Amino acid sequence: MLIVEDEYIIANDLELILGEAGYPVIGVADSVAEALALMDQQKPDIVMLDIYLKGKETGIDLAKQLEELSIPFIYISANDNKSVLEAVKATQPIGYIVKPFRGKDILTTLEISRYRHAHSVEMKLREEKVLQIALTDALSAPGSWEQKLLNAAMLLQSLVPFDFLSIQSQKKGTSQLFNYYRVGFDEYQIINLADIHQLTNITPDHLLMVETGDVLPGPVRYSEENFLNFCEKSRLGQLLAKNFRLESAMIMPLNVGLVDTFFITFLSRKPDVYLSGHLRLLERLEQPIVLMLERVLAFEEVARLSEQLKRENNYLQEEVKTLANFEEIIGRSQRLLRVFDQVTQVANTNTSVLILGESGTGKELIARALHNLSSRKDKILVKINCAALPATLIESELFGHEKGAFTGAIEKRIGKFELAHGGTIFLDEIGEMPLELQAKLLRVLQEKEIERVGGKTPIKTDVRVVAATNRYLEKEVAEGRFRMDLYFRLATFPITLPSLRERPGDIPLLAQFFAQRSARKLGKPFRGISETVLNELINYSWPGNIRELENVIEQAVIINDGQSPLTLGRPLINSLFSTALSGTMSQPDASFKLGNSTPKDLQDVKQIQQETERDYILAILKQTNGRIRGNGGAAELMNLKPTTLEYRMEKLGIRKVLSAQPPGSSFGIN
Ligand SMILES: Nc1ncnc2c1ncn2[C@@H]1O[C@H](COP(=O)(O)OP(=O)(O)OP(=O)(O)O)[C@@H](O)[C@H]1O
Repeated sequence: MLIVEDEYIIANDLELILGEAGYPVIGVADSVAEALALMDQQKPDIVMLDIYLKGKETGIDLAKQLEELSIPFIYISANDNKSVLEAVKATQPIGYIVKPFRGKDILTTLEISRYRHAHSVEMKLREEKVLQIALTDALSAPGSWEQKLLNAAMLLQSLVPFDFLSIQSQKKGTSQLFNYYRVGFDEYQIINLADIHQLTNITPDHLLMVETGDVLPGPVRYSEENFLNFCEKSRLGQLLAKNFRLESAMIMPLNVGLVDTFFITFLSRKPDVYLSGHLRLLERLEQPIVLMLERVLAFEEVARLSEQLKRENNYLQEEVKTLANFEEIIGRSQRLLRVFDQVTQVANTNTSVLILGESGTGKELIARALHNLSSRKDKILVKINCAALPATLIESELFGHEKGAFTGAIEKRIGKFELAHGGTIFLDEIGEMPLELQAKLLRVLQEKEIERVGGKTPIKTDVRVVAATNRYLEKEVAEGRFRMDLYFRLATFPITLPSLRERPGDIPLLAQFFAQRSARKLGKPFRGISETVLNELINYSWPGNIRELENVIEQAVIINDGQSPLTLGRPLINSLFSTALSGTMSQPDASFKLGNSTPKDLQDVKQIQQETERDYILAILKQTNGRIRGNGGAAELMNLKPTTLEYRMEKLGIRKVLSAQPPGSSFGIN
């Protein structure tokens, strides 16, 4: 026992009473300084102390230090002033004896206080165990981190009081901040970072409680001058202190695994509320909380990865991944070899690439080759066709959306950019992208982060962009339909694919390749392609480029009997298939019917379509000698049901003209 009492007689009495009852007394001090000096020599189990002592410092000052050292103490005092008693209570003594006392009073109080103290330590340990279990349940429950952390904070409130709680999570340089303001006994208001940003104009990066990269050795508390220093360092601390009248803080750092750090900052309106007992409690809770967070984060990571795998798998099922290395890109023309050189040159960089070329020239194939030759080849290549989606959906398709971002957004959905993280995104038909979205895409390319529709925090992405178009983008820019800044950003490295008519030398190779592939697929023998057919293929102008050649050959293989060389299913008539859309790259000599004039409106386009279709059907009918049905009939050659063909003929005014001369019949137009 240590006695701290400045009245000699009382101190002496106490020493006698305690000594006789078998409590060894290590010393008697009449001031705080002397008590500290005695404690330096030997640590007492219990201190009995008076409030007013010799010197300036009081028993209450000493009590604070005893609390730090975890030494229990009992006051002996005659003081009954209300404010002094309040201050005494706040120091959490294990007992209080009123002067004058009898020997019996001392011994009974001592006995009961010691028993209750020992018991309360045990209780506390039990309480902490229960708290740990409750925290595990709260953190591993399903739901958002915002809610989970709030539930955990509510559990801590009874042991570590706070008026404001700020939790900052850091992972590889990115930070997230959750703020909770206590507004009622069990009621908290979530203070959104975006709201603070809007009110104060301070960017979220500057609104962190603890600077990124700061290392704290363990729980730290700040009060008085210390708190002011802390606020000076932390913009958010300063802001909260001022607006919520906060006066003290305690931060608990948690290093979870190798990459995650959490800083839990408790803030209170009372100046001296955080005691060393709180620090010790947080120290004891640190390990169990870290272990449990590790587990929760690991589960989340597994769930995230399996979700990613599921998404990739779905995607791959839609998009059967071709290997598309150069071996599969057929052609030996100089123009194509130049493209290969460009692809090899740029593949292993992160430069955006713009692939230009008419429809069907193999732009997608080149995009895949680019991806497969880059260091991103083990990650996913995500394709998005900007022309195939309604303008309203492209943004959500590209960047994803948060739940409730718009009508119909029942669930959170990640976009193609997030899906492609680490890989490549192929934006096909980029020329069709709405202007408003072009601005957003440009920002993504510059900032390398995306924002989900309805989302508040940007998400870092590492995606290489390859875009393609069959439009003259320069013309689109000149006419204000495509942003010039985006054009320059995308066109850092343009690759222009030659049209098939610009490399006729490749036609026999391609035809051979497609024919063999189709025959293999259909299980038919392939007897080659005759010279005449090859010449016909070479002389055709291929407005649909390789895709058209692929289709023509596939059709030829279907109708081939497997015994003789390939013949074409339909005659190749130049000029009938010219592209009727302006602004796209197409045959320079594209001539339209309609008196060779350019179509002016949709009506003209329709007319050209009808004339083209009519010519085509008539040509096939001529070839089949007017036969529509059965083997080798026009319907079979055109891969149509005979009734459909008859219906079309009727619509186009093609009717049978009976001829006097057999065989067969000829056709005329109504
Ligand atoms: N050099 C080539 N060798 C073999 N097949 C090719 C070659 N180029 C294109 N193809 C095939 O031609 C078809 C059309 O190619 P692709 O879809 O890549 O063209 P595109 O230019 O992207 O067309 P669009 O502009 O209409 O989207 C595909 O089936 C592709 O496999």
